Amino acid sequence: MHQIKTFNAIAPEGMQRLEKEKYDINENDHPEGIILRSKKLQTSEIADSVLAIARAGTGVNNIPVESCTERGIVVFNTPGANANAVKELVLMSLLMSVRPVVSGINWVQQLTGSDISEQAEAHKKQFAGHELEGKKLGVIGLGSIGAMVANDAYRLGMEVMGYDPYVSVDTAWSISRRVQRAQDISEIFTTCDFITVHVPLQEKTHHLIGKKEIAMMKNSAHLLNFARAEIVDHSAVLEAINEDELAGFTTDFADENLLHHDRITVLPHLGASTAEAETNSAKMAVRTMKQFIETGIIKRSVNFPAVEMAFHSPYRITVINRNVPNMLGQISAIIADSEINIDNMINRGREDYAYTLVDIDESDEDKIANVVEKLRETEDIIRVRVIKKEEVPY
Ligand SMILES: NC(=O)c1ccc[n+]([C@@H]2O[C@H](COP(=O)([O-])OP(=O)(O)OC[C@H]3O[C@@H](n4cnc5c(N)ncnc54)[C@H](O)[C@@H]3O)[C@@H](O)[C@H]2O)c1
Ligand SMILES: O=C(O)CC[C@@H](O)C(=O)O
Repeated sequence: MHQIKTFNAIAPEGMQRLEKEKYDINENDHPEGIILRSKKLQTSEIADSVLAIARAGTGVNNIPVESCTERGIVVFNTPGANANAVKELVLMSLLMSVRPVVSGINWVQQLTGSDISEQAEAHKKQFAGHELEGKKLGVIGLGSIGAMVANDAYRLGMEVMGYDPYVSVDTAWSISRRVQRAQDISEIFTTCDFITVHVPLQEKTHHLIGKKEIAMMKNSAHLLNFARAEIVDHSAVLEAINEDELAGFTTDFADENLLHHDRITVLPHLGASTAEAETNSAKMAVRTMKQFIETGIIKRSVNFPAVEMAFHSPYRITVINRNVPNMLGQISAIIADSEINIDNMINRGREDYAYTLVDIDESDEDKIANVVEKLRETEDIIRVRVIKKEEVPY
């Protein structure tokens, strides 16, 4: 039986793909795979049994990716699976930033008497707002979410400018040619009425928007953050709003310092909280994890290369090693010296690490165990696994 541990609520539509006959869920603390959402793994011990961690979501800043890589633990995420949910919440927040609908809804609820309709008509002007059409939106980060926000904001009649120096070719193709490209991030800060940020939290994006950047913005600008709390310096935002140097801030990340301010909207990390996004993310995370456990295939990993090979032999050996010269030579020599025939082999490197799948025409488990022992003793080899071909191949 394969052991899987989960943290947070992972949608059942995904979890039910792990067949009861093959998978135990949360049965012990020595899992092969961990599937999680926002649980912070930095403060938990990750057992040596763990081969892979799948984030049902995009951001992997809650996983110690670097130490996982060093230990040969493959980390997966589910790119794009929840992007539409976040996009819709961003569009709703943009609309809410110009139309005081929540205040209007709350106000009408407390009306009394038989002339509510007349009272509403008489006093509605206090809830008048503005329109998004014709205003300029700046989108920082044109990945799965940013690209969708940019395209749909354009369809709402906004002028849109995007900034992403690392945009992928696929995403670039999906962005309307009417979305202007900023050459420098300061073009966004100085010219936009609304600015929304959709970049991953990394060392270089920590406080990407701070005092200096806010000072460049129009006093009438509204800033939105649905990426990660740490990307925006909250104390700089508060100061600017209190000094009327920024009109408003919407964030998906709760912070006690931001509460009870009429120009700040704080949401409880709801970006990906739709049934559809949770299902999509769980299904993708489970599919990737299951495929890795059962075949060694890596797809959508954030720390190891994508490696795929049809599995037709009785056994497959998988090797994670440091990406140094002659590793492939050593791996094949050890297997050949044990008089095992290699059916098929694939190797891919990614930065300092590499991953190899070797399909062998051998079923003698003692012989295979002997090879695995030799591989494990080899310098620069981090992890070796043997997988027996199951009935239903991918
Ligand atoms: N609020 C939520 O519930 C929620 C849900 C999903 C994702 N997120 C957050 O949003 C982030 C983006 O999600 P995504 O699915 O669009 O990811 P993505 O990987 O598809 O896109 C991220 C984009 O940011 C760009 N980028 C990286 N550094 C940049 C920089 N310094 N300046 C400009 N662009 C930069 C990348 O090139 C990429 O195109 C995630 O990393 C996650 O932290 C939040
Ligand atoms: O799991 C969630 O609810 C949030 C996920 C989101 O922050 C992400 O990075 O994909």
